[in-house]
Amino acid sequence: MARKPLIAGNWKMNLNHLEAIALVQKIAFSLPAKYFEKVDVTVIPPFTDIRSVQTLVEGDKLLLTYGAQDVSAHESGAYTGEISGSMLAKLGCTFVVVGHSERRTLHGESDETVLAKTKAALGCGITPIVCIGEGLNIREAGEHVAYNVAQLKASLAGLSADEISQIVVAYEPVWAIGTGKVASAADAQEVCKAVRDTLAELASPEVAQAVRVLYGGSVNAKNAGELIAQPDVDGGLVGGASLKADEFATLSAIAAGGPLP
Ligand SMILES: O=C(CO)COP(=O)(O)O
Repeated sequence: MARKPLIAGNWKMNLNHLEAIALVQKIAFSLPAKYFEKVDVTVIPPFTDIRSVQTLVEGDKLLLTYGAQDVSAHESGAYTGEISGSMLAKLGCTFVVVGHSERRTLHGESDETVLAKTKAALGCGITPIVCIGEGLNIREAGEHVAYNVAQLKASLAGLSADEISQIVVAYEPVWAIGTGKVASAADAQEVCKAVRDTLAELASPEVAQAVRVLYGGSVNAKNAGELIAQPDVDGGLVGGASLKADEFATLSAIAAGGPLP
């Protein structure tokens, strides 16, 4: 089955809601409707921007989608500072990132937490983008494939094949995030293939063929073509380059197979 590429722009803690509107308008202006037949494009702004992005996307009938960077594992209640899946669903979020390495590292999120958040997203009809990735020490020890497979299995433990069919996986080697050190296309393919093989084991070969596996870590308009050309790399989770309208639009056009805007 041909998988439609997905380009997801993780803005991290950048841009207020006014800046968000300006950026989304510029991206949408650069990407006419024909591109969206061949690529799904989504922006993942901070929580405080999402309502403004929703109003713009719905009002102008834009074809790009949007999502959130995190979701609570809980449905509602005394969880100060947290945002629930149903709140995000009400805001029209298509995607939510779960288990980003910055949350795993800076907020101590375990695989169990990531699993609980993945379930919370699925329960609200939002597609979780489940992130995995190894640190430099594991890469240097040559244990990256086993490490990522174990992290993926623990982050999806107990999900049904149907649930697994509704997720996106993002492989983001920690040493490549924000460092300008992109994984080689062969490195990205090696782990993304191992992810797909693991999905086949956990769910079924059919589900594994349908689930999109993204690469993330210093993706830009120059390296995106080679990365996405890999058979098991179905798009990118883009950080820094997603904050520049021209570059993000170009990246999306590359994933759509061109022409460049
Ligand atoms: O963490 C990332 C996306 O989630 C990658 O960030 P950069 O593209 O800035 O390396």
